Amino acid sequence: MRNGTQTQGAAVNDTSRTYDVVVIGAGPVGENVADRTSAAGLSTVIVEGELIGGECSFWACEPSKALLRPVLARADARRVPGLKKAVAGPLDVPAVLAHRDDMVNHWQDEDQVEWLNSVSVDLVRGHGRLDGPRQVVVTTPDGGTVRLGARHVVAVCTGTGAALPDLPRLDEVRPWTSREATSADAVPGRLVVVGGGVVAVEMATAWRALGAEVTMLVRGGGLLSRMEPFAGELVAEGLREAGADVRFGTAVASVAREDGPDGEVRITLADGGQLAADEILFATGRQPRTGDIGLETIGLTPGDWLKVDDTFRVSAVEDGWLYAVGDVNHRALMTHQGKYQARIAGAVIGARVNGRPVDESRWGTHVATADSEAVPQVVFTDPEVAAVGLSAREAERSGRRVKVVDNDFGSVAGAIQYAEGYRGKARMVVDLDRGTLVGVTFVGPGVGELLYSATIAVVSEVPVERLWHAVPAFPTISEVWLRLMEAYRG
Ligand SMILES: Cc1cc2nc3c(=O)[nH]c(=O)nc-3n(C[C@H](O)[C@H](O)[C@H](O)COP(=O)(O)OP(=O)(O)OC[C@H]3O[C@@H](n4cnc5c(N)ncnc54)[C@H](O)[C@@H]3O)c2cc1C
Ligand SMILES: NC(=O)c1ccc[n+]([C@@H]2O[C@H](COP(=O)([O-])OP(=O)(O)OC[C@H]3O[C@@H](n4cnc5c(N)ncnc54)[C@H](O)[C@@H]3O)[C@@H](O)[C@H]2O)c1
Repeated sequence: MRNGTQTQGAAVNDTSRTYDVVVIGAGPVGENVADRTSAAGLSTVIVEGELIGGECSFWACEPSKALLRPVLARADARRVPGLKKAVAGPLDVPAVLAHRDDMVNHWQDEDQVEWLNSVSVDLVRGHGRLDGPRQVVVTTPDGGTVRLGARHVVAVCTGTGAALPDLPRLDEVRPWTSREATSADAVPGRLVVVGGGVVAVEMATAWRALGAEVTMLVRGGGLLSRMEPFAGELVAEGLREAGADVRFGTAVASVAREDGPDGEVRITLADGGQLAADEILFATGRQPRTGDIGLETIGLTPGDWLKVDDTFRVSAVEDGWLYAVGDVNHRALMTHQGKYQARIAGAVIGARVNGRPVDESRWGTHVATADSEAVPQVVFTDPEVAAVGLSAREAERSGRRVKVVDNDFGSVAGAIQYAEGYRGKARMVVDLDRGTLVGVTFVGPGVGELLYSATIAVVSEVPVERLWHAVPAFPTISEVWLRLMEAYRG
């Protein structure tokens, strides 16, 4: 796995300093909280133990999408008459990996350090820990200590790490987590992927297309279980067509590299079955990076997710000085949603400290209403999945009276133009009492770019009847909206 070289340039290493706001963790979320509090006129320092830009920039979103873009572009091109022959060959693996390396700036973060300087946020490199209320102690890379006092707020933005199952001697197998799956510099001959969530399906898609024999071991009965069932079904179909072996209802009982560290991985399944691989990726979810941040010094439990109110204050802490933003609060583990939270947290911290009114009304300036009503997500597989809001099951469970409208939109003119034999499925979930959309899902090639239209419809609570007047251009895939509306109106 690639590690980054840390830029030391802008680091401040005084032994003791006081700021209005101390942010722990400079992933996309911490960076944005710090930017906003600094813009609100509050002196702000950010603490980072690895690379400025966090998991997303170096071992998650950016490298994974850099690996997937050539895969999806080739898959699309193979469905376009006149192009098929030109793209029939294998991917240029060294070029794809080099592109990925460029996209993560070769695991260097000097650009982000420059940006922090440009927005007047100080940086302290090292591992930050709370040390009682409003106090953070940083252990710096040289073994020194920097004590940071917060006049007003400490914001914990420490994100998550991979959660591994409790299997005996797992570390001896050197399993891949999302970090290795996004930064590996060689294609394994045989890759076993454990899990059926977003990381599993995206990384299975990428490494299969790059040449690995991929076997997915999924303990449940389908993929992407939090989404509409047809999303996982179509993605499983796509993976199988690409040559992956997707197995459901399968649990791993043990793993070992019996022939030493460079030997193959032998995997024993709960039903006694065996298989061998060169690498095994555990894409089995995330855990909060709160195990070693001093939570015990303020009466909280290390290793817990940090529960917050809708303005990101940690509910269990008195006096409202502790905020938790991004993955670590477990509300919506996605970069765009974390950055939305950061914009809101920065604004509400600024308002509270500067004595300005706080707007906590639904969809108000200082409340992250979208976290519970309209989280958008694109899964970059072939086909893509794009979803926002509630699934039909979630909407029904919430007690709403809903109408579920489905459409197989492979026959809309834009889809036919986009790809020969286009397969796509869409669902919209309508709240019948309010006459508005509460959830939309599209599955099909290229649907990621449709998602913002659905997000606007859900967030704006546009009456569905008004959408009849929102005319999709001909011939685009957006005509799926017309089909959904026709089906809804009957
Ligand atoms: C493989 C993969 C692909 C993904 N793809 C997407 C995608 O396409 N789109 C999307 O929206 N989301 C995606 N995600 C999710 C996305 O990566 C996270 O939601 C996002 O990174 C969360 O940002 P964050 O700032 O909260 O945390 P992180 O990005 O995890 O950043 C936290 C930072 O805090 C630092 N830190 C932690 N503890 C300390 C400490 N004690 N002291 C100092 N520093 C500390 C860490 O070093 C890190 O830099 C993906 C995730 C994975 C695993
Ligand atoms: N494109 C994107 O937006 C994108 C891409 C990747 C990740 N992410 C985000 O990152 C987060 C983490 O993704 P993830 O895929 O790691 O987690 P996940 O929670 O989505 O999926 C975890 C999978 O592992 C399985 N699992 C858990 N424990 C297991 C065990 N012990 N044995 C076998 N299987 C087990 C679960 O059943 C599930 O299928 C998600 O919340 C996702 O939203 C987003």
